Amino acid sequence: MRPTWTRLPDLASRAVGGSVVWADDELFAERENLIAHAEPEFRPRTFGHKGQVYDGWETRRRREPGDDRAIVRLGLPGVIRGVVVDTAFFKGNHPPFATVEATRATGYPSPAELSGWEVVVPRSPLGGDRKHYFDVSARRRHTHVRLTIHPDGGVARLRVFGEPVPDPDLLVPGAVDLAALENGASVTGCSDMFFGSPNNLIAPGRAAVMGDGWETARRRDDGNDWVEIRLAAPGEVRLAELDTSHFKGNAPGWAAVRGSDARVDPDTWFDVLPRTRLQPDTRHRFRVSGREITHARLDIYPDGGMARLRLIGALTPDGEAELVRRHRRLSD
Ligand SMILES: NC(=O)NC(NC(N)=O)C(=O)[O-]
Repeated sequence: MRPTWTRLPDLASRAVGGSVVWADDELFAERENLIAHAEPEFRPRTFGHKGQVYDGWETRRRREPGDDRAIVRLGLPGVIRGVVVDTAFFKGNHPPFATVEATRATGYPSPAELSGWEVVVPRSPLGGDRKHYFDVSARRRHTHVRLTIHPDGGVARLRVFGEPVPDPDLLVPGAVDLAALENGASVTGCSDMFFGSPNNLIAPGRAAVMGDGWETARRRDDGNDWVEIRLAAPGEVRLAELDTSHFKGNAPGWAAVRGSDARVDPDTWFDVLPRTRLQPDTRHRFRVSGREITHARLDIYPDGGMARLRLIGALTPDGEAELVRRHRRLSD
């Protein structure tokens, strides 16, 4: 019988925005497979450059003491109720033991900056080619989990079931995305669109792959890339979302958002979000307290790609009236 907590959402799944942000080794099979939504598959006698292809995370055979580790940032931070370590198809190369730890971080730390790990599944024996169900009795919200395999081997999936606990600071009541294409915003200029159109930045929904985002060529000068957006209508931004999902080796190092009010002076730009460090493959959300703006400019430093930019806020009464007038004028 599967434990009842398997009916809860998988907080780690890629389907809800989880990311395997780090692993000490992934020679045989890529760490990203650990949180794939689909059940693992196997095709026998499929050999790539490094060996048999597995649908999981697989490290090389250790020739020195130590253990292998992977860190997952939960797509939905929350209270963990149970963990599944699935060694599907790993037989003869599964790890004999695993430990799972969890921690809670604020902001967007790099994997090396994470600390305060607590054991949620103590070192436990694993068998090959099977699902292992571990009850977890956590009493607080976690944002990251760390899987340690003792000493090495392959794990097909890590599923982290629990109850999501959102950060209320990131919930903006009654707000709209002032920068969304579907709300009438548009791109008015950009420095470069070599690999991907800036229209993608403000497209509906989440990006499914890297190609769904805006991406510039590698810069070989001292400048930086940027995009300018005319908002759907004048408004005050309360939350800026800068989503680098899928950009792992080519996310910008930093970004800034500036705003201008073309009704007053189109050439005066002020900070909405000052220059801020970014992480790869991360949906960053920052509370900002905005002035009224009609245009926004995203600067990325120095170059790279971004999946989405969302500028969530409130239309001004003027902004609302402008949208109504435009709709009427163009619907008659
Ligand atoms: N036949 C294997 O699976 N061998 C090795 N693994 C891969 N992926 O080839 C190994 O040593 O664990």
